Amino acid sequence: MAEVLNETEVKKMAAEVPDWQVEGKELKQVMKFKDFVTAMAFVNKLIEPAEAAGHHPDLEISYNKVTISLTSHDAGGLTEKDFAMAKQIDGLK
Ligand SMILES: C[C@H](O)[C@H](O)[C@H]1CNC2=NC(N)=NC(=O)C2=N1
Repeated sequence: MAEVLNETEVKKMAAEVPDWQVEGKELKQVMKFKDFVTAMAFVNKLIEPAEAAGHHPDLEISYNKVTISLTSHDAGGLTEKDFAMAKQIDGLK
């Protein structure tokens, strides 16, 4: 299991993913799309990297708005896995 990062480590890693906000034990990004179909197409792109990493984002879909939350449930907080997944998700845009 990956280790939970301390506050200093979280700040340092968060600077590398400026589109994401640290909210408590989560890394969050709200993405807006043209419509529901485009939003869902993006959500579907998350399947492969999430399965490959064995690390899955929590998703909230509201029409054209997708809220992506990353946390390491098993570790109980943010780990390097969350930041790695955030970078991968940014690469899918
Ligand atoms: C066994 C399997 O690797 C675990 O249940 C994984 C699956 N995906 C996961 N995803 C996330 N975000 N956090 C986890 O702790 C987690 N655990």
